[in-house]
Formats: sequence, structure tokens, C-alpha cells
Amino acid sequence: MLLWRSALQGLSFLCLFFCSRMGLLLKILVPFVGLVLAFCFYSKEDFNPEMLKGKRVIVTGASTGIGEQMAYHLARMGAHVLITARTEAKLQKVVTRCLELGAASAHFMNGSMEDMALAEDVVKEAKHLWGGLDMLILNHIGYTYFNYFDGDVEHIRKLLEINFLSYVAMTVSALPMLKESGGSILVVSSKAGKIGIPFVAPYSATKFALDGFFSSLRQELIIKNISVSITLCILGHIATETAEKTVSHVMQKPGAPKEECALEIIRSGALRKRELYYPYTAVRIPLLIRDWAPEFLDSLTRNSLNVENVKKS
Ligand SMILES: NC(=O)C1=CN([C@@H]2O[C@H](COP(=O)(O)OP(=O)(O)OC[C@H]3O[C@@H](n4cnc5c(N)ncnc54)[C@H](OP(=O)(O)O)[C@@H]3O)[C@@H](O)[C@H]2O)C=CC1
Ligand SMILES: CC(C)CCC[C@@H](C)[C@H]1CC[C@H]2[C@@H]3C(=O)C=C4C[C@@H](O)CC[C@]4(C)[C@H]3CC[C@]12C
Repeated sequence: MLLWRSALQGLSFLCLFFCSRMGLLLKILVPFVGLVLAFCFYSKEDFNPEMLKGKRVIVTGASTGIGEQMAYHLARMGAHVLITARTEAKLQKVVTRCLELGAASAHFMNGSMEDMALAEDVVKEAKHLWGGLDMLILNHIGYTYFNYFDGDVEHIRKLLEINFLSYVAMTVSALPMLKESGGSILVVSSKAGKIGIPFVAPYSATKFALDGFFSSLRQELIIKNISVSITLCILGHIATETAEKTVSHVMQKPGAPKEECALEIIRSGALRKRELYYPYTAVRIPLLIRDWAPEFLDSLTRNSLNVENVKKS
């Protein structure tokens, strides 16, 4: 009670203080806000698809979903693409479509990213094909269930290898080429890699790991004056075939379009942004609430899912 009263007293004191200083405040605040807005407006570098013309790009997990759409956008922009996933037949079709759409060249390599040797071989293939690399888009993920955590530790180990360690292995192999070209690394992550979302514990762990590793690496690159950008892409629910199969029964709204999502990822990488939030408000607002009212965000998240449709084991 005493605490509340002192807090209210403090608040009224602040209000009185600011009211009496309103004139002064307006004199400082208005020009300051104006300056910030002008800076944001004029410093906003615009994206031009020409930026990707002739660039050499690796896209992982590009046989379906967002990765497939990224390959098509890059092809339309005239980039060289090397795509990966496990299923050869699907990759072959994507490569054919990329060439029809205008890719400077299109190649694929198939295999599972559980195998770190494959992660390294894909980068070696880029060196062999093009002699360098401009953009590395890390997007693939292993199979994820959407349910109560089942206690399977081996599943987490395997998922960490596919969703996290292979990203690190590819980055280590690609860094010399990216340093040479002043290139970019794009890491596709999720809202579940920033906030606690139920039913995706193993997946969420791998996405939080990506944030830790790549945000730290970004700092080191800046300290060492190395001009390789790292863009962490924080995505909300996107309407890919896999996502619809996995979560349509618990979601109250449809997912955002995968084509637009894919373009936003490429755009933010080309502009060397630190992070991308897509869809913007659906991702940004929970992140703003996260550090100030975590319990509120937790309950908001639980209430926005049709939890009753998740089978209890
Ligand atoms: N869709 C969504 O709602 C959201 C997606 N994201 C992120 O976006 C990215 C793409 O997701 P989305 O397009 O939905 O996923 P998809 O399931 O459509 O695509 C996953 C890709 O990864 C490949 N893949 C699967 N297992 C392996 C493996 N062991 N080794 C190598 N490649 C593998 C798949 O091909 P194949 O099976 O042939 O190997 C496929 O090309 C992911 O990083 C995901 O975390 C983030 C937030 C929301
Ligand atoms: C504040 C709330 C509205 C938040 C709810 C948003 C939740 C439900 C959203 C945000 C991120 C989404 C998952 C994701 O990142 C990637 C995949 C991989 C895909 O193969 C299968 C679907 C899955 C698990 C998505 C499931 C739905 C998730 C958890």
C-alpha cells in the first residue's frame, strides 16, 4: 500500500514538473522528433532488384516453402543460385523453373544437413562453380512436431545439428569468400526464437541458439571491421504447406503469404539490415511487450492458440 502511494505521488510530481516545463519540453521535443523522423526518412536506402543481378547466392532448404520462393525471386533478379535440400526430384524442378525465370545460372546439391560434411561441400561447390560467394541464405529445418514436449532428448540433438550446427558449419566455410566479396549472411529464424511459444520446445531451442551465435558473431565482425553483414529474419506464421499441415488446427488466423515473405528476406539482406520482422506488427509488438510485461505476453500467446485442439499425451 505504502509502495503504491509513493509510486502515485512520484507520478503526480513528474506530471506537475512536465506541465510546468511544457514550453521548454515542446521546444526540445518537437525539433528532436522532427530530426529523428527526417533521419529515418532520408537515410532509408531503397531496394532495387538490380542489386541482386549477377550475385552468387546459396539458398538452403529451397525445394519447398519460403526457400523455394526465395530461389524464384533471385532467379527473376538475374542472380546465380545454388540450392540445397534432401529431395533431388523437387530440387531439379526448382532449378528448371529458376532457369525459365531468368537466373544467371542455377544448380542444386542434395543431401541431409545432419551431415556437416555436406554443409561444407555445398560451400566448396559454390567456390568451384563461381570462384566466390555474395550471399548465404540459411533457411532449412528438420522435421518439427507441434505438441507437448515428449521428453525425446535425441530429437533435440538431431534438430540442433540440422537447424543450428549446420548453419555454423556453412558460415565458417563461407566466411573467407564472403569477406572477399563484402557479402551477406541471412539467417531465417522465427518468433519462436525470440519468445516462449508452447508446443515447439525442441524447435524453439534451435532458433534461440541461432540468435545467440549470430548476434555475437555480428558484433565480432564489426569490431574487426569485416564487411560481412548478418541479417536475422524473425518470422511469424507463414502459409507454407508444412506450416499449414502442422498448425492450421491451432491458429486463429491464416498465415502470411510465402512469396511476400521470401521477397522481404532478400530485401533485408540486400540492404544489410540487422534484423527483419515479418509480418511486421505481428512480430514486433510481442517483442516490444516481451521485456516489460513477460507474463502478459505469455498469457496472450497461450490465449491466441486453440490449445484445446492439441492432443494431450
Ligand atoms: N512456415 C512458418 O510458419 C515459419 C517458418 N519459419 C522458418 O522459415 C524457414 C522455412 O520454413 P518453411 O518454408 O515453412 O519450411 P518447409 O518445410 O517448406 O521447407 C523446409 C526445407 O528444408 C528442407 N529440409 C528438411 N529436412 C532437411 C534436412 N535434414 N537437411 C536438409 N534440408 C532439409 C526441405 O526439403 P527436403 O524435405 O527435400 O529435405 C525443405 O526444402 C525455416 O527456417 C523456418 O524455421 C519461421 C517462422 C514461421
Ligand atoms: C503471439 C502468438 C500469436 C504467437 C503464435 C505464433 C506461433 C503459433 C507461430 C510462430 C512461429 C511458428 C512456427 C515456426 O516458426 C516454424 C514452423 C516450422 C514449420 O515447418 C511448421 C510450423 C512451425 C512449427 C510454426 C508453427 C507456428 C508458430 C509456432
